[in-house]
Amino acid sequence: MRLADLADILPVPPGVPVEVEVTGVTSDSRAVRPGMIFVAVSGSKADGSAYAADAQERGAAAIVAGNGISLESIRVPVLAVEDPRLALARLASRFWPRQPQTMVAVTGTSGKTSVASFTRQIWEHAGYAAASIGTTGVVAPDRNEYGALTTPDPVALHMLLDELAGEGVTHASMEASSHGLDQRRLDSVRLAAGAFTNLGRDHMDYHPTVEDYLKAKLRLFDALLPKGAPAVIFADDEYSAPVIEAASSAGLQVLTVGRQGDFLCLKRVEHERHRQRAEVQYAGEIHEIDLPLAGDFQVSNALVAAGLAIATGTPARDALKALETLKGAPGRLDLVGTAANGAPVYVDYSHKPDALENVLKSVRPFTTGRVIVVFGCGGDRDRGKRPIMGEIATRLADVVIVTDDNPRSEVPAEIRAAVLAGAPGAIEIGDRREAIRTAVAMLQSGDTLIVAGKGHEEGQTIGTRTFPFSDHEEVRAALRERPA
Ligand SMILES: CC(=O)N[C@H]1[C@@H](OP(=O)(O)OP(=O)(O)OC[C@H]2O[C@@H](n3ccc(=O)[nH]c3=O)[C@H](O)[C@@H]2O)O[C@H](CO)[C@@H](O)[C@@H]1O[C@H](C)C(=O)N[C@@H](C)C(=O)N[C@H](CCC(=O)O)C(=O)O
Ligand SMILES: Nc1ncnc2c1ncn2[C@@H]1O[C@H](COP(=O)(O)OP(=O)(O)OP(=O)(O)O)[C@@H](O)[C@H]1O
Ligand SMILES: N[C@H](CCC[C@H](N)C(=O)O)C(=O)O
Ligand SMILES: [Mg+2]
Repeated sequence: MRLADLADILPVPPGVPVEVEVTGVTSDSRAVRPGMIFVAVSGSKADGSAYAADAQERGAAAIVAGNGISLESIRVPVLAVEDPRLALARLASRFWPRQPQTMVAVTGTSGKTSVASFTRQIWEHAGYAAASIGTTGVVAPDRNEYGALTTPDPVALHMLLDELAGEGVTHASMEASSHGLDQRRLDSVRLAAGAFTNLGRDHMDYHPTVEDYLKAKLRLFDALLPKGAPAVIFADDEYSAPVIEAASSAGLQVLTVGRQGDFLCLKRVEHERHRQRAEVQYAGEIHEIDLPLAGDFQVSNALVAAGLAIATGTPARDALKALETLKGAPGRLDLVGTAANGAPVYVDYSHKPDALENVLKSVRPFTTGRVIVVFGCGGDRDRGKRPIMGEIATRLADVVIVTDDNPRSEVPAEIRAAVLAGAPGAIEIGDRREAIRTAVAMLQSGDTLIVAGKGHEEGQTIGTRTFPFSDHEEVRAALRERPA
């Protein structure tokens, strides 16, 4: 590709040789290979323009930077753009141009991973070659891989989409995290539909206010989806109104789901411990659904996923039937085992207030004894949520064990102290393995144990090192060690 072929993205100033060959694009100077374009973005830790000289040294053919940034020592062409992150996304989609034909993105505070997984499963059930991309990685017919970010950065994302399309994947569901939306990671993805699950407190370390957080989420609807595209919105959430408003103003086709939904209306639901029986109305017809998942909130996620599949062409009957075969995403109210006295132990990924509240409330009706919860909060993340989660656990569980999550660079005891400030009666056991063993050992008949916060994760990050650690394995080991 020549620089001239990218003139619609990169305004080439007079004097710059437009015939120059370019071989790829990156925003990380350390990844520059000869002939690549380096895009200098301003990040949370550094300003990419500080690495322009490094990129040049490694053979960059051109540097893209924000308007007004002066790069005096640079000899290769410097191309100024208004929004370098947008340019990065657009360039990535040019170098890796193939994308599955039908792509959808789901945003919201909780339920994204579950909805992305369910949508893929519905498509698979209907016979499509489908993929899902998100917190638990990439799942596709030929792969099941771990990924570092929920919404990959544009270069990684477009490389992946190009490969998936090459592997014959026609349908892909993605999670749109607020970071991803804010950082333009999805701006060149050709989305056919979008969805919203709910909004609560999250990532307050990154977004200055809840309004900024909502604004980032709304970008999916007011900036990314093409006019006329379906927007599937969970209507029972208190924040659905601004999302519906943004979607309507952007000329999208608003499809609401839930008890207050018009597209898929939840008429009746009966919650059982390990399944949910629902009656859902679609186009005037009632469908009985036996959803084989624990957790009342999974009904909402299943409806959003079915809405996305139907809106993108899966026959409604097939989509709704497929709900009866769904498997939960790993680590989402995942039943790992049961003590000999019948007490169940779940691993769950609730690491934010609303999720913890939901999961504790959803097991209460099936618990004749005590609800026991083991959890902590991650370091280098929103500090404000710590006492809030402590308070929620104290209010909704009978036994609260506060332990470590991923302390990262913070002092673990200080994180626990912040959680304990909201949970004065809690037991403190820093070592997560020991906390899980203690909780499993206390299980009496009728109790339910939730090990919350790390879900599918397979490591624990302490300082800069990540040690192998799996809540699933620890629970299984603790159950084995329990005296019969
Ligand atoms: C806060 C945040 O979102 N950071 C992400 C972001 O980094 P950044 O733009 O802030 O980068 P920075 O470190 O300030 O550096 C600025 C620029 O200088 C460049 N640089 C830096 C050093 C160097 O030697 N050369 C060089 O060119 C960097 O590549 C970067 O382009 O872009 C990077 C590349 O895409 C990401 O790896 C990085 O994710 C960090 C590791 C991260 O932890 N992100 C989390 C918070 C995140 O994005 N989470 C969401 C939500 C999760 C969920 O709720 O499910 C997600 O989508 O995963
Ligand atoms: N619809 C929902 N409403 C409320 N809580 C939910 C909902 N769906 C899932 N949860 C809770 O949130 C946790 C994470 O679910 P999931 O991974 O599907 O969401 P997510 O939006 O992808 O979260 P993350 O941003 O952490 O990746 C679950 O383990 C459960 O505790
Ligand atoms: N994607 C989220 C996951 C948090 C999971 C929790 N276990 C923690 O480490 O805080 C983040 O990186 O903020
Ligand atoms: Mg997720």
